Amino acid sequence: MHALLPTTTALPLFDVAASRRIETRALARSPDLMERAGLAVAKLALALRRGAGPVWVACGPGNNGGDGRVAARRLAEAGVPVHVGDEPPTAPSLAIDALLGLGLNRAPSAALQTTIAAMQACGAAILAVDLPSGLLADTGQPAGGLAVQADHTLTLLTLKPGLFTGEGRAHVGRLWFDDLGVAPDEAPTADLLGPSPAPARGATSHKGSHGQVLVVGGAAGMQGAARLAARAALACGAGRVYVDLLGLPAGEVADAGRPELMRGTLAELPRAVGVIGCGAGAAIADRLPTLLQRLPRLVLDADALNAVAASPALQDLLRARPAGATLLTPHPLEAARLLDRNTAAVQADRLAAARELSARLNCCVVLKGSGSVVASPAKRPAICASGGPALAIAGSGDVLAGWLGGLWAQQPDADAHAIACAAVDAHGRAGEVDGVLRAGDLIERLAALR
Ligand SMILES: NC(=O)C1=CN([C@@H]2O[C@H](COP(=O)(O)OP(=O)(O)OC[C@H]3O[C@@H](n4cnc5c(N)ncnc54)[C@H](OP(=O)(O)O)[C@@H]3O)[C@@H](O)[C@H]2O)[C@@H](O)CC1
Ligand SMILES: Nc1ncnc2c1ncn2[C@@H]1O[C@H](COP(=O)(O)OP(=O)(O)O)[C@@H](O)[C@H]1O
Repeated sequence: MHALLPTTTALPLFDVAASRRIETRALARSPDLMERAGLAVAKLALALRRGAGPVWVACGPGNNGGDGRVAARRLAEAGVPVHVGDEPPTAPSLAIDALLGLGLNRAPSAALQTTIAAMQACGAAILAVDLPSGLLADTGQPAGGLAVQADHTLTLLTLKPGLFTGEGRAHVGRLWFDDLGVAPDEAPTADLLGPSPAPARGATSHKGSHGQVLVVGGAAGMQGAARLAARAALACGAGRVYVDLLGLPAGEVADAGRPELMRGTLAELPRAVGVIGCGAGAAIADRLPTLLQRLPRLVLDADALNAVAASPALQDLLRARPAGATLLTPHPLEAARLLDRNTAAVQADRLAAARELSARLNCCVVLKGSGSVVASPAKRPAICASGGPALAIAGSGDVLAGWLGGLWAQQPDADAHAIACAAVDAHGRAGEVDGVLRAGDLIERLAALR
């Protein structure tokens, strides 16, 4: 058993169906899995309980409850006062939520809702067994809107996607993992992203070795977005970074605060990585056909995505591009426009939405938000475990778009999916601070962690 985040490597994720298959095969080999699960819960409970009061174990009707009952027995054997029941004891030293795990299949019943509310109000920290009760393991959504908000979650046997995306991170608290001694014996449903090494910079390399980025965006009044993207591409290590600012006469400087940045256009830079759409406004729609047909590698963000959503012709041009050559970075509302549905429908199953969009448009898709999802046609999707609310600020998406472009410029042989996985994880890690960041500071943190 160990604390899971931050991860030092990529890790496999398994949805409910895969977890059940792994569990069934493991049970045939070693029928004592529930004993191991309950023992792991008891050990963690011993470390987490505060004070001399009883440990409250709330057990549900299935095997999740079974894990809880084994844990209760083990704790009692260790001399700890234990209370098993639906109502709290006086002054509990810890509450163990063993109500519902993988078997959750509908909104928690009224009786379970009452127990969940009592747990939430009992004054002790909550340790959830496998999953916070009420949280759907595949999507990270509370079934029927209600799920335990745990302080700790000990997930068992497999890591599930819903612990990391959607509302998952708001419910799991600190995440612990025990594989119960079982090595997964099938391919994962998705990967949890780990850190990637920064692109190598050879001792004799020069700026021409590290590629070019062309940022197209920045309509009148929105130049900051394009400049943030350009600054991020520069900080990432791209050899040369140019901006085509739609709202600024050609003779004016690209960015008075960053003299390294240059003005440039598609005509002059046919091999650059395009970062298109940051602060671009509606005018980008007219530019997109040429950009989509000419630039070999493209990152589309913000207004470029809105233009694509509104135009079947642009969607056809996207589909016609080679596999691995285009990266889309929608937040949930932009994804909803591209999929012609509402944001809630996207958020209800983020993995499925990202996969569907990538398949429809033949692109790599980064569906942003807590637990960003990276999906590409014919590839296993990935979920980002890094990041947090300090990133919920204007401009952090522009920084991501620029970082993606900067990374891709330096790694011309990498496909969009590999670039997305590396950049999204780095962006999240740089955003892990208490309080809030400003987008400019985020760029500096990305550069420092590079
Ligand atoms: N087997 C082993 O050795 C191992 C097992 N492990 C553990 O088993 C857990 C999975 O156990 P599980 O399959 O029994 O499912 P579980 O989450 O207990 O729920 C099923 C029960 O809940 C009920 N129910 C569902 N939704 C409901 C709702 N909204 N409101 C009310 N009731 C609801 C459902 O009722 P039904 O739909 O049948 O009417 C059924 O009775 C897994 O998460 C892990 O903790 C691991 O430690 C590995 C070793
Ligand atoms: N609570 C959060 N947890 C993790 N990442 C977040 C959170 N809020 C925002 N982010 C990240 O911050 C970025 C915001 O992007 P976006 O919404 O496009 O902002 P903007 O358009 O202002 O630049 C995305 O990469 C998103 O994943």
